[in-house]
Amino acid sequence: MEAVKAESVSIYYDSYTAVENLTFKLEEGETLLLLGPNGAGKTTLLRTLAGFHRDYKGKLLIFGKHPLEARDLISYVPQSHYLNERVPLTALEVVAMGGIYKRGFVHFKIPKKILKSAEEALEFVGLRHIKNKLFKELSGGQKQRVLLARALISNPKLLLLDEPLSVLDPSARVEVANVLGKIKKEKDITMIITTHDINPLTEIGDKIMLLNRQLVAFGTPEEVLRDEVISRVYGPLSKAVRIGNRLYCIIGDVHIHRGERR
Ligand SMILES: Nc1ncnc2c1ncn2[C@@H]1O[C@H](COP(=O)(O)OP(=O)(O)OP(=O)(O)O)[C@@H](O)[C@H]1O
Repeated sequence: MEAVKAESVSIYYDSYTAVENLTFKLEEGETLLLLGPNGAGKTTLLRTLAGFHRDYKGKLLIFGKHPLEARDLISYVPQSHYLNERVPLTALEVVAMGGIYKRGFVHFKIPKKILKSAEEALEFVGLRHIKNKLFKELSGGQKQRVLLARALISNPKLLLLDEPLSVLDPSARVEVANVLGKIKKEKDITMIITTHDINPLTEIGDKIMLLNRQLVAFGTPEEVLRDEVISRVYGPLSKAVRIGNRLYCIIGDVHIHRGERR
């Protein structure tokens, strides 16, 4: 079954067109890596799929349903999680919140059943041992894994992840990428992951979309990670490199401005 179907979708902020005339399909169980420069419309697309942003034209279906009707099937992990870290929640409570809010009401006492599911979700991301630690005291990689556990507790069919690797150091990136790989392998979840750094994730990407307000390329890593495709967005210094049986992307978007000559 098609998990996501977009036909001629344009997304707006008032008169500004953030994404223009986008058409693509994603099959159930596939993982899509969504790549594009700053302002390309990645977050906008994710929020529209999640049903949070509604100003769009065209046809958008999530498992055959309008995004608003599909909300129970979707978990969305925003880029900067909007968790108020001044509230002293433990890792377990943060994960449990994912089970509570989905049901549309807030408990003061978390039901035992939800706490048990939260523990299982923490176990899945390898963090059961820190369940009673305060969320704000965790490392960046641990926080991101807790947020993944929170997104998993409601058993979504579509997981939308906005920059899950950003602001992490290289070892934490690998840590989080490994958990994403485990989700891909062990759970039947369709995923869309936006990222600036595609390299830790190329192994789990079935499809890659290169977006720059319009669709630049969509296909398998073999089809998209080619010099002539990525250089359309990232310039002539961009390269696709194969190491072993994996493709990596070197993005040549670093410009060193030398001082003017006198
Ligand atoms: N709430 C908003 N109101 C008006 N314009 C917006 C709003 N949010 C985003 N935009 C604009 O829409 C365009 C796409 O933004 P978006 O955040 O989707 O890009 P992105 O690819 O996720 O960028 P980044 O990689 O920097 O996160 C940008 O030009 C941005 O300024």
